Amino acid sequence: MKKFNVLIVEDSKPILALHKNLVTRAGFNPITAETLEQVKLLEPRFPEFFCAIIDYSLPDAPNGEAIAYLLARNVPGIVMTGMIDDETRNNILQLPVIDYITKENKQAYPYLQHLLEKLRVNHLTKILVVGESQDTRNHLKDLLERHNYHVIQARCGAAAIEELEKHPQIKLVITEKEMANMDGLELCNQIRSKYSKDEISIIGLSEDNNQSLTAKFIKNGANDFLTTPFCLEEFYCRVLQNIEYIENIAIIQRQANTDYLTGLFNRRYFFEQVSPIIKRRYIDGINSTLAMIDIDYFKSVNDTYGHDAGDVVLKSIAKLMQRHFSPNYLAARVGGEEFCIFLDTTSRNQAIMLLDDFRKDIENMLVDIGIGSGKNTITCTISIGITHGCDSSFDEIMIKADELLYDAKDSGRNMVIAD
Ligand SMILES: Nc1nc2c(ncn2[C@@H]2O[C@H](COP(=O)(O)OP(=O)(O)OP(=O)(O)O)[C@@H](O)[C@H]2O)c(=O)[nH]1
Repeated sequence: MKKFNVLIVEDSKPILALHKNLVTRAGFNPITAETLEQVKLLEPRFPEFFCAIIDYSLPDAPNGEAIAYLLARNVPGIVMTGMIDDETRNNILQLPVIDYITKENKQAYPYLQHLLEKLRVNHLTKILVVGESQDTRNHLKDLLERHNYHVIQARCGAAAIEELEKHPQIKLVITEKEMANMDGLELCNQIRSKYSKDEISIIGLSEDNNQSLTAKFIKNGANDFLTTPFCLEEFYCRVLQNIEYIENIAIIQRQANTDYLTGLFNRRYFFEQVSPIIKRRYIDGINSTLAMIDIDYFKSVNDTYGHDAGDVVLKSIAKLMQRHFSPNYLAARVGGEEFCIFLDTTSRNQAIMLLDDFRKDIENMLVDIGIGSGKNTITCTISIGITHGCDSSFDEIMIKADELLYDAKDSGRNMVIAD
């Protein structure tokens, strides 16, 4: 991954060391300056900086002068301060800084690292901003773009629904309540008729500080609500929290669907996905193809080289399977040394060709099991049963493929047999 430079402006050596460490851990390359004078010498390199972490008070810039200097030259800044009074804090927040962090807070350094990690990937996160006022939308866009989010705008509810269809990666919708044809509450309802709270978060916005509005928004499907004008820090915290909720759900779902050892889809996911497709193919009379794969004499790999070596073989086969079949076909580990591939409407002959190529590649693959100084690599083979048709239920298809697989085993292994 490309590394970006982060400028650290800090006069305390221990804090500088700490920042360098966490900037590196967040995947950036740290460049340091201890005074405003040194910052000025770096000016020719400013376009290289992803952002700057700026100490509010420096020996030659005691009142935030370094912040203004860098922001004026388009270097986005995260401000680090000691304990500050409300007036200074508000002055900092008036500036277009990414964030400000008080150093005395124990959470400051984990927070800074998390912020940097997020800033690096936020461009992949799409946020939809909905409202009739172009100025308000632009203001929200500006705030969100300071954190590198990819912002999409819609001027009414209907346009918002269209944008959601166009951009399935939108994780958060921020909507004004007051809109003419479809207000924010109705938009929440419409979004929820298509997308669950685990897929898209919604934050409602309104100038109206009537307390019942929060409950109204939430009852209509929003996750959160903010009264405008809002406190900038609260805005960023809520945006982050709502996006992280969606991301965490996606991680949990991915883990629940994935085989821990090989990274392939697991049996449950394969059954959940394929079973309804087979049902549809049965109703529509369209043929589909499913292959069942089993490693030959796998027990002897475990017995001879150990269980860890067996695991390496499983992972190597899975890797090759992903390369051969993803993303067009659904490949899964459905048992200990058993795999399935659903090739849907692929023709029988095409499926036999694809699976036989795969079988040959496995036969020729040298698996490095990393044992001792002598023989490090071993080879293995697989047997495959393929069933093709449209007149069976999912369970019957699985049984058929299994029977064909065992025909391949009985006929000598390392072969493909189709019905
Ligand atoms: N290393 C490892 N072994 C596993 C795992 N899951 C199942 N196995 C092993 O897979 C082997 C399956 O053996 P058998 O069912 O006897 O089949 P086989 O030795 O492959 O023989 P054939 O299928 O008849 O060619 C057993 O030794 C299991 O312990 C796993 O996650 N890791």
